[in-house]
Amino acid sequence: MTQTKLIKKTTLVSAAATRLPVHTLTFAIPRFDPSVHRGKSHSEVAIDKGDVVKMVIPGYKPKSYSMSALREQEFDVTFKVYPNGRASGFLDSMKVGDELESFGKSSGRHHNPGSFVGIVSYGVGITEGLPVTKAELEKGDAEKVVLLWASRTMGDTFWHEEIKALQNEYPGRFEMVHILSREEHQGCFHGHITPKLLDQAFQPADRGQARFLSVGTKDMMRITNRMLEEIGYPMPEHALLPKSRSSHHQRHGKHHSRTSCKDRKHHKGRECDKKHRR
Ligand SMILES: Cc1cc2nc3c(=O)[nH]c(=O)nc-3n(C[C@H](O)[C@H](O)[C@H](O)COP(=O)(O)OP(=O)(O)OC[C@H]3O[C@@H](n4cnc5c(N)ncnc54)[C@H](O)[C@@H]3O)c2cc1C
Repeated sequence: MTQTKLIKKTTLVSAAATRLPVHTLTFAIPRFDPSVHRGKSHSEVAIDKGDVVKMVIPGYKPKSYSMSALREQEFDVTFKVYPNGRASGFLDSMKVGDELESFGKSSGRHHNPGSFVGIVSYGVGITEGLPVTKAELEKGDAEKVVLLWASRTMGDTFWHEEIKALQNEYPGRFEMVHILSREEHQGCFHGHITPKLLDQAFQPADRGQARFLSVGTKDMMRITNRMLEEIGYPMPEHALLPKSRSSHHQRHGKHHSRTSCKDRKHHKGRECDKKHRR
């Protein structure tokens, strides 16, 4: 068991009648022994490739969370507390000094560089969106990185200082765009994300070089990909972090034939690539 100790809790958004609270939990990185522990070491979680940390909720199951920051000895998980949420409720109930099991997990995605990066974060999806934005700016492949954050109100947003710091560090290269569904606010779009809005927010100099990432529920990400396709960016060609071809096989642990594979979308009616056979 990789017991992970909570060392700090920070509230980013306080609970109010109209909004759900958001907290950051800071955990000490536990010792990792690959012969005993499952998953990957916390220190090897690649935030820039969308790797996650699995928090093993007692009496429930391992739940995915983006690592919002990784330092030498500790890591952060930033989460929204949902009403009656089993996992988020448990994390919220933890006190400094409490422990739970956790392990790192690879996203099975790879980096597809381009000179323009557009990232769409829905609500608490910013926990992956902002760290990936920061990593893209640090990598330097992208001449321009635009982060579009869809929230209900400005009061639901957080990490204002971190965003300001990136704007100061990368003037002209980094652009932050807010869209609010329940509030009109100066300098922000109002309403919901549409293909037209995406076209307005993302204006690459070279459309062929545009790469996109959306972070939200599966439905939101599927719909966003469809909207991007509608405005001329076919996926996964234009995905910033497309699924690696072999990740499906890695998940299953061994090769299987097309007839035994339940993931018909993966095989698309084709036999598996021979190089994945074991
Ligand atoms: C790859 C990945 C990364 C993730 N990273 C993060 C992260 O960094 N931070 C974070 O807070 N969450 C993250 N999540 C979501 C997280 O895993 C849980 O699903 C979330 O905490 C809710 O779980 P729960 O058990 O508390 O709620 P549940 O018990 O599953 O649901 C409780 C109630 O909340 C509602 N609810 C649950 N999830 C959502 C949602 N996303 N939007 C609106 N209503 C919802 C449900 O409909 C239900 O009414 C991530 C998920 C994935 C797949």
